[in-house]
Amino acid sequence: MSRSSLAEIISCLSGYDPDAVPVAQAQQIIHALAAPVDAVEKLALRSALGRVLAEDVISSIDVPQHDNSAMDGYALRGADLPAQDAATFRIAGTVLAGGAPAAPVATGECVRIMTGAPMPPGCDTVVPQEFTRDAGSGQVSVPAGAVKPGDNRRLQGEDLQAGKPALAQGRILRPADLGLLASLGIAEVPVRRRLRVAFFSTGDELRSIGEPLDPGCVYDSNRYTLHGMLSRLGCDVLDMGVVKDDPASLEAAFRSACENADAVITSGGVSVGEADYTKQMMATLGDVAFWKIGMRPGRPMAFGKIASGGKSAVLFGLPGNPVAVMVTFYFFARDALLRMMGAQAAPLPLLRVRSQAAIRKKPGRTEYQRGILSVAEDGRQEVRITGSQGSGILRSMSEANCMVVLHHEQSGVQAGDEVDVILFDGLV
Ligand SMILES: Nc1nc2c(c(=O)[nH]1)N[C@H]1C(S)=C(S)[C@@H](COP(=O)(O)OP(=O)(O)OC[C@H]3O[C@@H](n4cnc5c(N)ncnc54)[C@H](O)[C@@H]3O)O[C@H]1N2
Ligand code: MOO
Repeated sequence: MSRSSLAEIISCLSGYDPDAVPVAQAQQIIHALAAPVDAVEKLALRSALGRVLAEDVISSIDVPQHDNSAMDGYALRGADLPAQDAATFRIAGTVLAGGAPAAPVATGECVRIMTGAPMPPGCDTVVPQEFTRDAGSGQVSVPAGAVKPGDNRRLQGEDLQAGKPALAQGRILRPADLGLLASLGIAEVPVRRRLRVAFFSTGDELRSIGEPLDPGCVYDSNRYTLHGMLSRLGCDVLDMGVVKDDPASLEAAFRSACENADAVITSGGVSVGEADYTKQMMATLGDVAFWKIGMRPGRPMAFGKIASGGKSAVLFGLPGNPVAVMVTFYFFARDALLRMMGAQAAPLPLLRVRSQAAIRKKPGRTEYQRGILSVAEDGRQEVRITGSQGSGILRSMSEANCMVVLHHEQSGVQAGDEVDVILFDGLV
C-alpha cells in the first residue's frame, strides 16, 4: 500500500474543490493512492492466463535455435541464383523439420527442404517449390527473378534472443504470451496474487433475486454488473449482498469487507439523500474524500482508504444509479485496481469516429455517452448514441458496444463531427 494519505496527496494539488473535481484530477488522486500488492505465486503456464507477471522473463535460448526455412522448396546459395533465364541445381539431399541437418552444400547444388527445417551449411536462400521445375536426373531448374538472395530464410534468434528480455513484469498475460513462454520451454510463471475485492449494495429499496419485489422496490442489478466487471479484470470477488441502510449493518459490512479484501466497492448512498448512513460510516472508518465529480453520469463518488482490525483497504463508494456505477468503475476503479494488481496497463486507446447525429454537451464536465459503433453505408465507421442517456437506464449500457467520451472542455457535437470512442470489447 502507498504510504501517502489522501490528505497529503490532495494538499499537493492546486485548485482542489471536492464539490467540482475534474475527471482528470480525480483519476490522478486515485492513481497516487493505489499501490501494488506484493505477494507473488507460481502458476502452471495455462493457469497464468489473465494474471499479472511478477518478474521480467529473460530468454534462456534463441528462438528459433537455428537458421531455418520459411517455405517448402530448395535451399541453395543465393550467389548461385541465375541473373537471367534459368539455372539447374543438383539435389544433394533432403532435410525435414526436426530431422538431421543436411551436409554442407557446394556451388551448383541445392537441398530439398521443408518449412522449419534447419538451413544446410552454406545455404542462405530458399526457392519455394512452386517456382521450380523438375529438370530430371535428380536436378531442379530455378528461373531468374523467382527469389532474391536471403529470401525465405528465418534467422536464429529472430523471434527471441538468449539473454534478452522476453516479457516485462507487470504484463497481463494474454494467449500470445502463454505461447511465447511455452516457446521458451517455461512451465511455471511467477504472477502477482489475485486482488481480492469485496462489494455490496446499499439501499433499503433493493431486493435480491429470489425475493419478492415489494412496492417501490427494485432488484439489485449493481452487484451483477460489478461482479462481471471485476471478474473480467481478473479479481477475486467477494459478493457481500445488499446491506440495509442502518448504522450497525453498515459498520459490520464495512469492517468485514475491509478485513477480508484489498479493495471495497459499494454502490449507493453517496449523494445527499436522507437515509444515507453510508457516507457517515465511510468517514468514521477511514480517510475518505466525498466528491462531486465534473462528469455525467457518476457525479457523486467517495474514494479513500478505510481501516479495521489492523487491516486497510482502498474504498470506492460508487453512486447508486446503475449506469453511474459502471461508468465510475470503468473510468476510476479500473485503473486503481489494475495498479493494485501490479499491472503496467497502457491507457485505453481512444478511436476517432464520425458521429451520426448531433450530441448536446456543455463544456466544464466530462460526459460518457453510450454508443453503438458500426459501419455506415459509405463504408466508414460511425457512432450513434443508444437513445436515452439517463443514468438509471441500464439498457443504454447493454445495447452499447462503446462509450463516447465527450471531454471536459468540449461543447456540443454536430452530425458528422468526429468524437472519441472507447470500445468495450476486443478480440478474445
Ligand atoms: N439533490 C441531489 N440529488 C441527487 C444528486 C445530487 O447531487 N443532489 N445526485 C444524483 C446523482 S448524479 C446520483 S448518481 C444519485 C446517486 O445517489 P446515491 O449514490 O446516494 O444512490 P442512491 O440514492 O442509493 O440510488 C440512486 C438510484 O439508483 C438506484 N440503485 C441504487 N443501488 C442500486 C442497485 N444496487 N441496483 C439497482 N439500482 C440501484 C436507486 O434505487 C436509486 O434510484 O443521486 C442523485 N440525486
Ligand atoms: O451519477 Mo448520477 O447517475 O450522474 O445521475
